[in-house]
Amino acid sequence: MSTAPVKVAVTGAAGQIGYSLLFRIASGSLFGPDTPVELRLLEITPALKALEGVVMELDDCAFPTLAKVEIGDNAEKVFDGVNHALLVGARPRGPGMERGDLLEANGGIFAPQGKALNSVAADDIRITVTGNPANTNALIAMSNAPDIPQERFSALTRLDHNRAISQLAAKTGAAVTDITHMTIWGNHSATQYPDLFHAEVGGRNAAELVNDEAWLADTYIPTVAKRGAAIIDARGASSAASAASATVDHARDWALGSAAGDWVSMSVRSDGSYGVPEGLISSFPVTTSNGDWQIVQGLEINDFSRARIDASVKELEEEREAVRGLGLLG
Ligand SMILES: NC(=O)C1=CN([C@@H]2O[C@H](COP(=O)(O)OP(=O)(O)OC[C@H]3O[C@@H](n4cnc5c(N)ncnc54)[C@H](O)[C@@H]3O)[C@@H](O)[C@H]2O)C=CC1
Ligand SMILES: O=C([O-])CC(=O)C(=O)O
Repeated sequence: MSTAPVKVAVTGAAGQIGYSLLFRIASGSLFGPDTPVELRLLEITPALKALEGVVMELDDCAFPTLAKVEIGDNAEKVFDGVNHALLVGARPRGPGMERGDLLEANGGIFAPQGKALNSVAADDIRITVTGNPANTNALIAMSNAPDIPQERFSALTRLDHNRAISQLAAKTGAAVTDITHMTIWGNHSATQYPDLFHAEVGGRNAAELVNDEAWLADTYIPTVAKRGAAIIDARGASSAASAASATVDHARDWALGSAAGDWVSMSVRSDGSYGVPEGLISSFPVTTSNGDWQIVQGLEINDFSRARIDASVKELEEEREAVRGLGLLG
């Protein structure tokens, strides 16, 4: 096995997502079977005992790729020298809530964590925010970390991307592996826009193949965008294993590169592409290689897509104003 372990911080490690995510990372799903990982797990003080139990279970798996585990409730200690930070720790929503309703409860977590990463993380740090509302929490962390390049911050829309692929596969009878060029635009919220005008099924344009704008507008988009709420309704708790799996997909593709000839959806800092105001953390089609991402350029945006992208971006602007009002932007 190669070299020094990659140091991966996970916050909210004793929570639901953590219980799935830690075992995926430790078993090599993130960096492969030849790269050892060191887990740095952050929790609030009352959850540390539960986290000790999770660490006992990690030990009991005897994972060959797990070099070391450290836990704690002090962000500056836990984040010291980390290469990747997966910021999961935040309150989940309950039935009848929108993710934006969590801004006040959760936004306050991400300013101090951004500051701590700014002080002690490794120079090559890459940050993924899963805790909701993920895009605006990433914006808060980024704005409190002035020494970390802004392109190192991201928020998770890969779960939405995977849901969009799965729903399209079900509609067309294709395998998920036949579906490429899927894009989620905008916010990880009910306004997100899964775009079939550039997606392909077995190399054919998905919107043309489906050829049913009413299904697209009234069934497909709401099913994908409201899938989180459907899971809360069915399970009594928000999605956890699928969120952990998407977090692994996102961080793995960022670190190791996205598949040749395809792209993935990631929420990253806008450079103004596709009319999304510069500085917002919004979901785009991106390709990744060597730990960098690039927004795919030159896609034609029709009127149907434009209206939906604009609505989701407007919500991101409103969230930015709300957290500015709460004094959370550095
Ligand atoms: N972006 C996405 O696609 C998804 C995001 N989520 C979000 O992920 C977050 C976590 O979800 P679950 O694991 O189900 O929740 P959970 O409630 O089971 O776990 C959250 C954990 O975070 C911890 N925590 C709270 N404040 C913390 C802090 N300041 N530092 C470190 N840890 C802290 C809590 O003690 C708890 O153990 C929620 O905000 C949820 O809405 C969930 C699914 C998908
Ligand atoms: O819906 C929620 O609150 C949890 C979440 O973000 C998702 O499942 O997409």
